[in-house]
Amino acid sequence: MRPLAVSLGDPAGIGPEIVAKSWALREVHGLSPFFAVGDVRAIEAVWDGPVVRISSPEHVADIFTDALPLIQVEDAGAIEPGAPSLPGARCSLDSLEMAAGLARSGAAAALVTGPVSKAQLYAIGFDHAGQTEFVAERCGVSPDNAVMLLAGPTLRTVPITTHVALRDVSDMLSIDLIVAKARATERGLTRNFGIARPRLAFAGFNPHAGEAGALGREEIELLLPAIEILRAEGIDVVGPLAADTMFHARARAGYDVALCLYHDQALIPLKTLHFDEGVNMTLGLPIVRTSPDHGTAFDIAGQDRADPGAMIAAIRLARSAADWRAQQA
Ligand SMILES: NC(=O)C1=CN([C@@H]2O[C@H](COP(=O)(O)OP(=O)(O)OC[C@H]3O[C@@H](n4cnc5c(N)ncnc54)[C@H](O)[C@@H]3O)[C@@H](O)[C@H]2O)C=CC1
Ligand SMILES: NCC(=O)COP(=O)(O)O
Repeated sequence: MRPLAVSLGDPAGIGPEIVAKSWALREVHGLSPFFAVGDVRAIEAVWDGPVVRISSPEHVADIFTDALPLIQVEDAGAIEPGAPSLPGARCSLDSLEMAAGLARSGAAAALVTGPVSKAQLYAIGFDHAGQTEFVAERCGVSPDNAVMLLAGPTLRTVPITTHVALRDVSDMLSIDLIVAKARATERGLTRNFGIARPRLAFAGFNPHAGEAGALGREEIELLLPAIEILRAEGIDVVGPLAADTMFHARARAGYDVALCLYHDQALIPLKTLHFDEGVNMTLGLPIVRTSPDHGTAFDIAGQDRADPGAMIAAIRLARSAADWRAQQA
């Protein structure tokens, strides 16, 4: 079985700690073999368990039972948990690049990414909105066809726009973008979760889904035409639904994924319900990519307080998605 590649994320964040804790809990959670990609010193700063440096994913099988295998990425500079630095940001980007390359080449079965700091990455010239768009570009997929999916035990959501200022969202939305994201979402749920005919539900953009145009026209001018196109293709889609009443338990039972128009509309319900087990997955890629839903948590780094639940969920989902894909191949 090919192992999963797990980038450590920012060396000053909680990524190294939650990757190490995931390895320590590998038997409890039945985790299949994985290896870390990053600077070993970031793990040593927060954990005293066994780490073995490897030069290739081929060596993971021999080591995983007894130690956390790691491919070293040099030059994170001085590492102090909780104190991000520009060399650390470069190391997080190099780790992401290497882990993504190993997944793309097939040497790793999937890519799991540790949390990075967008502010730090932007400061070193990173010109993608986030890891989602970076990995999509490396895979030759346009950002419009790569979908950020947030997944928890009782809810999946998609933000159609991701890391953009709220005031720019309405101008960025178009029928083409909404249709492209919905198509990729539908295909992605089948390919990665084995859902034969996914049920999609669109959130409205405005209060009360626009109140028939009295409170905004995005529903009438963008969402309804997009829904018509999607239905004509045979996709099971409802909406636009009033966003304030579509996330309670009874409403959630009516769909497999909520398509939301902007970041917080999708991430607030997901993180409220499933912060410690939420996974961020990129749909529409030739490779499987997952990540914990949370960020670098610099405020608690190095204090042994980080909960590895979302990283464990990301590792488990990466494996199950890779398995679904293999079954469908
Ligand atoms: N997957 C990724 O790469 C993500 C990266 N980020 C980045 O993370 C940085 C910090 O973002 P914030 O908004 O502060 O969110 P955050 O998720 O890092 O932290 C929010 C709060 O939750 C706590 N927290 C987060 N994860 C935790 C865990 N596993 N166990 C216990 N407590 C935890 C933190 O201590 C903090 O109080 C930003 O630069 C952002 O770009 C944010 C989300 C996802
Ligand atoms: N809020 C989600 C997030 O920040 C993760 O984004 P990405 O870096 O995985 O694109």
